[in-house]
Amino acid sequence: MDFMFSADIRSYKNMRNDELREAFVTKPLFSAGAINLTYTDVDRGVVAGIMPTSQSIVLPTHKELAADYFCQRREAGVINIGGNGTITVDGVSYPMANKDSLYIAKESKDVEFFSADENAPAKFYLVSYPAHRVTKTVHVPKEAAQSIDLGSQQTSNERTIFQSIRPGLVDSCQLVMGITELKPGSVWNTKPPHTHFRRTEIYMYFDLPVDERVFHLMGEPKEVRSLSLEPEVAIASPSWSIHSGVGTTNYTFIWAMGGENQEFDDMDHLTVADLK
Ligand SMILES: O=C[C@H](O)[C@@H](O)CC(=O)C(=O)O
Ligand SMILES: [Zn+2]
Repeated sequence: MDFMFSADIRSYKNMRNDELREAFVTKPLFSAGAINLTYTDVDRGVVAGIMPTSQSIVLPTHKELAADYFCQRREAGVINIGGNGTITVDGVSYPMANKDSLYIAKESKDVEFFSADENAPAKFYLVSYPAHRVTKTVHVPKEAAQSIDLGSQQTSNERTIFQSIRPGLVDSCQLVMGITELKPGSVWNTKPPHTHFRRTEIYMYFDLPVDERVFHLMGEPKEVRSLSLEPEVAIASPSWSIHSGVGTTNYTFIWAMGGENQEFDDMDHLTVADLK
């Protein structure tokens, strides 16, 4: 497991891009046959890319968690961005098609990831936060997510948000998670931007060619910084930071939030004109 120590609201303003990346951006998440975990001190989130091929992959614990098993005091959300796969949780098997979600409840002991076809492997993206009560593990197929259409072609931000792990669909402790897909020709996410002091958030951009980029915007609205992100890395956003971006093509991303409330619409709204 990698450990990512974030920068604070004062320090980030004086940091170079490579230093900002070290504080907020993970290494590439997916490698064949492996699980790559990163722990961030931003709300104690853990993100992982899990890419089983011919062999399954078990979700391990880690000495820094001081837990008998990963979910002893944690919940996790998983979204598959690859080929068909399966996740088993304490002997129960959940089929995971592309863009299906699985919420894994606190105290789930044995979690194992499988690809249906090693030549078209599943790619499981996982985000976990500490959890304080035991709820139910729930599979949410992409079609069952609550979808919201936002933006327009004229303003290059036409996109659909799929909320799969959210109150009403899944009873989680902190985690709220889903997918945003941009329409061809649209390149702006989270436009207009916002902050939400009650929650932090993690973005992971994917479904864009390897030589295209998303210029992710972070920081206080009055001191915005940009980082050029390649597909399939995750970036943590502290509560004081905007999290928005513009791509050199359209793309898809997974967002996940942890914090002290789960109200998606509890945002401090900004306009593009507020950004400096
Ligand atoms: O707090 C909510 C999150 O930042 C995202 O869901 C926003 C988003 O996907 C978008 O507007 O494109
Ligand atoms: Zn947000």
